[in-house]
Amino acid sequence: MLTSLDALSTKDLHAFEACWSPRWLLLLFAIFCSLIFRDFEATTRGLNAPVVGRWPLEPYFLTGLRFKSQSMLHLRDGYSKFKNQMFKVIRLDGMVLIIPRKWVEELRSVPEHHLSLRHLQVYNLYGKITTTDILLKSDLQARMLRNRLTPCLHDFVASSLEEIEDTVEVGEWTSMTINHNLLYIVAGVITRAMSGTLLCRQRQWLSTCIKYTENMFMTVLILRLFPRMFHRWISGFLPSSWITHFYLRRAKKLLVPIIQERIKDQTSPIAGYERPRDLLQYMIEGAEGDDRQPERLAHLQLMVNLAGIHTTSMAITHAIHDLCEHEEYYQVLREEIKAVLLKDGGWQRDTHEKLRKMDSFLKESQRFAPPTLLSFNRIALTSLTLSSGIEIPAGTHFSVASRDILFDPDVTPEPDTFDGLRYYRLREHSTEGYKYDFATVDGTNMNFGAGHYACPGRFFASMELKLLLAHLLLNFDFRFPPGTGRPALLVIDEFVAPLPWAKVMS
Ligand code: HEM
Repeated sequence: MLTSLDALSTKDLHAFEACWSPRWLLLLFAIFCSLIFRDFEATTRGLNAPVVGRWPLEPYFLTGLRFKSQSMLHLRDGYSKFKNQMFKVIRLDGMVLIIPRKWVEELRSVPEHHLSLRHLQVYNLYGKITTTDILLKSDLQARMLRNRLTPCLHDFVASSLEEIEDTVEVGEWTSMTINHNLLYIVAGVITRAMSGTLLCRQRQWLSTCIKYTENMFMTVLILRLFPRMFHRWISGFLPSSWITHFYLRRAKKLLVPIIQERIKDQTSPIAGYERPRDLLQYMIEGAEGDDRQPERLAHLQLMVNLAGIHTTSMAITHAIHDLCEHEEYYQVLREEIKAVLLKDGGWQRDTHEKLRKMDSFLKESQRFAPPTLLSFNRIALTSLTLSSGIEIPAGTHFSVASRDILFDPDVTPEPDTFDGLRYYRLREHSTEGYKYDFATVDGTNMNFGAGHYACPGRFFASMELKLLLAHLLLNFDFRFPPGTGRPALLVIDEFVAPLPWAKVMS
């Protein structure tokens, strides 16, 4: 016994020594040095703007580290002091320039080769490591979503409703982590419209889409802690990075045979062939050049799910939390649903558009809990000169403080009060009522972005959220478990999410 213990401790000692060999120590020292001496200003160089959130003499990397959990405070501080001019916040991976909202009008139509969302996404998401660099190779999925699926959105109402009715289990009063449950329901509804009926009830496909996104974001959040030059090396040790690649491979394995089958059906149709109606089909029909490769199409489909599933399931979770907190809206929304359904004789193709109070409630809920504190995220690919004479050098990363704008009393009266019918009343009293719709983006509400990149899935999201919330409200009563209240928001850097473990009773 003694011998084996001795042997074990000798082995451990060797392992320990190996860990602390000069090679490893040197590497740790290199990482530490590059953290401290990292060029934080590279992303906003040449722009003279105040830096917010930094304590006197504080090293940039410490401010960046604090931004991880205090981003809301840093941005609020910056916006309250400098809302009409630019300022900088320090994120651990570099500075971000926050531009005033008055610039958006001028910048929103600047062409893609000058101002790019996708280049910034790939840079921010470490595209080469997390496999999101596909976004630079093609925008087929966004174009088809915008130009083919959205114009015939009404065709997707019946199938989305069927998906919701079949998958939402009407049960008894139980306590559940609502976000997790809704994630799979939302993933099913989105999959049905994006890639068809073969996959929407396949648990393996749904978990592939969900886990790909979660592991991808986990990898990004971890890598942001380290300087870029070490990313490739560090990612080799990150389980979340291996898992991201695993789920991409699995997505291709599941989707490529379906794509091949569809291409075959399309090129040599047999009698009675009925063309599927979903985004995948539109992509197959609209693809040119390399985009026609089944593997490429599968990867791009995964990018749509990456953009759509978590954003939508978080929105519905927040809405339910808000309902639990402001119970008076149960009756308001239920009465509206029942009245609209009675008038239309059940769900018709455009019934969801008549749920104006619900639309307003969702928009107010999103104002309090958007998916990100920063929107209109762009990188200047060339140097730009604004009409005011201000020059934005090539390479600048900028965003707008979209949540703070919506908490500005000049934009939203009594901004700290949750008023679920705020946008409903504005809509009723305006000749341009559509400006207050959930899916409308403008110079003050940029939760879906702005300009020609504004979320192409927002009209689908709005429809899906209303169908799902109406179904839930007609079948469930949600409450927070006794002794608990609305869970705090989980904010890491600019990302906002409901607490994954928050429970509600239904
Ligand atoms: C509440 C739910 C959603 C929110 C809050 C949201 C938000 C956003 C935002 C902020 C952007 C960036 C726009 C910009 O910076 O100008 C975006 C882009 C995008 N969204 Fe959404 N989104 C939602 C749902 C969806 C859904 C359901 C889909 C797909 C069915 C989708 C597909 C996309 C795509 C493909 C892009 C990239 C656009 C491009 O590259 O041109 N989104 N979304």
